Amino acid sequence: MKLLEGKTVLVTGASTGIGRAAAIGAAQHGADVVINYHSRDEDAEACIAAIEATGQRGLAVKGDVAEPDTAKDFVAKAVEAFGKVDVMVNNAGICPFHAFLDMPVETFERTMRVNMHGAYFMVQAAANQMVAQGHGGAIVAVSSISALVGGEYQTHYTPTKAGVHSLMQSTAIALGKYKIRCNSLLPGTILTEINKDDLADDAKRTYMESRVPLGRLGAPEDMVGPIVFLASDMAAYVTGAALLVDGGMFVNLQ
Ligand SMILES: NC(=O)C1=CN([C@@H]2O[C@H](COP(=O)(O)OP(=O)(O)OC[C@H]3O[C@@H](n4cnc5c(N)ncnc54)[C@H](OP(=O)(O)O)[C@@H]3O)[C@@H](O)[C@H]2O)C=CC1
Ligand SMILES: C[C@H](O)[C@@H]1OC(=O)[C@H](O)[C@@H]1O
Repeated sequence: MKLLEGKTVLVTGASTGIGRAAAIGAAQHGADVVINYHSRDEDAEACIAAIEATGQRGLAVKGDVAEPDTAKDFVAKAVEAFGKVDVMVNNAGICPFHAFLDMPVETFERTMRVNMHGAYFMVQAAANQMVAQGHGGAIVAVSSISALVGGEYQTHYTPTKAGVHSLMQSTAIALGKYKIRCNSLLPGTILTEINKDDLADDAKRTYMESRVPLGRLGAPEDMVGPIVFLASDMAAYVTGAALLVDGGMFVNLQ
């Protein structure tokens, strides 16, 4: 069953990882897909090729989500190409691991701007377009298990993930009257570019794997079903919710 037939889906940060998997997964479910990315031109082109291989239309728009105008440009180009915006998956994010006591101001500020400001402006731009269209929509923000728990080298990152989750709760209220649903996905530890260096340390990777009752770290493809569900009409009465998809890591105290 195709859950996103006829919809236009926008995904930020879709040159690699979770965003890429979500974009291709949305196309497999019948959506035309517009992706944002920041630097990896070849990977973005490959993502569009994979979208088009499903028979759907795809478009890549390069831009830094930390800049407020990027969101307006992304939404405008999507409307120009495919006529409307039905779903926004706000996914772009960075996590430059660093200790707390000597956190460089630039690292802190860049992480806030990309993850938090970027989400705010993307969600706002998509919502304005959905309100103008008048037939509702769905926003899925990729938050994290890190919205709920901390990380020694993530003191600049975890607050952005809690912030993105909180943004979905408030926009669910602000946008409910327009039939726009807002939900967050909380992935556990998923093997992508964002943690390639961190998990290159065998001891750390083995420890992280041991925390997961299902016995393995996640793959980007593990996020597709939950994102497609939240984006689809199957979730018509789901808003302001958070879906934790972590193989059971969060509940594994002992
Ligand atoms: N992997 C994990 O364990 C978890 C990840 N997450 C979240 O998932 C999301 C995706 O991360 P993941 O797939 O793991 O990592 P990746 O590094 O594989 O993907 C990150 C994506 O974001 C894009 N991006 C980064 N900075 C910007 C920017 N300034 N403007 C636009 N796009 C940007 C990258 O584009 P490009 O490479 O072209 O610059 C890339 O497409 C993030 O929000 C992350 O916080 C949440 C929980 C767990
Ligand atoms: C990048 C990390 O490995 C990853 O990011 C998250 O949000 C998860 O909590 C993991 O720490």
